[in-house]
Amino acid sequence: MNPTLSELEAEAARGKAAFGGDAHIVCDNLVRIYKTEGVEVVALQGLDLVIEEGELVAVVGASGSGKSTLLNVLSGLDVPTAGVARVAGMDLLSMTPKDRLRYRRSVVGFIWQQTARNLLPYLNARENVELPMKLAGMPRGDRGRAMDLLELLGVASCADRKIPEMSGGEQQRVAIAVALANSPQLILADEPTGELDSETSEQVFEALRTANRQLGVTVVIVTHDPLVASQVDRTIGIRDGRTSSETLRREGAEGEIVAEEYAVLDRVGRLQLPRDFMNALNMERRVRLELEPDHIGVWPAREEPDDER
Ligand SMILES: Nc1ncnc2c1ncn2[C@@H]1O[C@H](COP(=O)(O)OP(=O)(O)OP(=O)(O)O)[C@@H](O)[C@H]1O
Repeated sequence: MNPTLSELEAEAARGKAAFGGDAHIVCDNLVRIYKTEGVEVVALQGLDLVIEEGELVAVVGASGSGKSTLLNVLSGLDVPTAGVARVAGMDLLSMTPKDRLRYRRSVVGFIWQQTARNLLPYLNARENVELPMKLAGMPRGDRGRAMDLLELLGVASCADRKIPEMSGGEQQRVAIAVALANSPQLILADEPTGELDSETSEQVFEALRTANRQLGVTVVIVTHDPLVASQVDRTIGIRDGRTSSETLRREGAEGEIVAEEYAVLDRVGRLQLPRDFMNALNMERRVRLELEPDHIGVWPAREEPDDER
């Protein structure tokens, strides 16, 4: 017997509730359309993403693929056009302005690429870290955490220095301490090492790893930096506003690091073939699929000259 409409609706609702479950970050069919002067740009086109609590994840992708848009949504700065975006059980689409403010002050911490955007130059490092605590109404006596954080991240010696008196790498590590000030559950970093040389980048990245390991905070880093991408457990590739690939790293039997790249399969069975694979075999518009016992074969379509006429 065919299912009734209400049975189909109930089934669809069950499927929706199941996606991502109670993961720390869940994006389900996320869409963000920008409208400027009558022109629409679809920056996120049905992006699915699940990140568990305590993960350290890198997000990579070509310029314009939607990485910053995703980070802006997750930080509560921007509201998506449609879909689901949930962090720590909070719904980022339906939040009230008051909840959004609370979310931005105490659930999520943000680190920008431009060091100047993260810190106030006329305050010293300790005062910079204390500022978000003050804004959140924390009593002065409880602000000792500022020094603890600077110590944890290896920049205690900068505590009394004003921002221009520090190196770029030190500034970014202080910025991580500022982002951690109110004990957020999630840290988002947009190209945090974009302006730094590789040695300094390594120190900043190590500081993010320390925050992740010692404080258990979930960390999402948007980056072009291959150094960062090679040191996290999971790298998520974004293409044309969708998650397209994932690289998982694990330790092999001999202690070596094994990286395996996967294409992301969405719930309706769509996946994005890597562009270079498609180019290598001249694949466009359609491909032929064949189901084998343990894999699916993908072939370029046969030449059918009459077909296009
Ligand atoms: N405020 C905006 N108004 C209009 N279009 C925008 C806006 N912000 C982003 N876009 C467009 O959305 C798309 C995704 O941009 P986004 O900045 O998220 O990409 P990205 O992957 O972070 O790129 P990059 O690595 O260069 O920072 C681009 O086509 C961009 O031009």
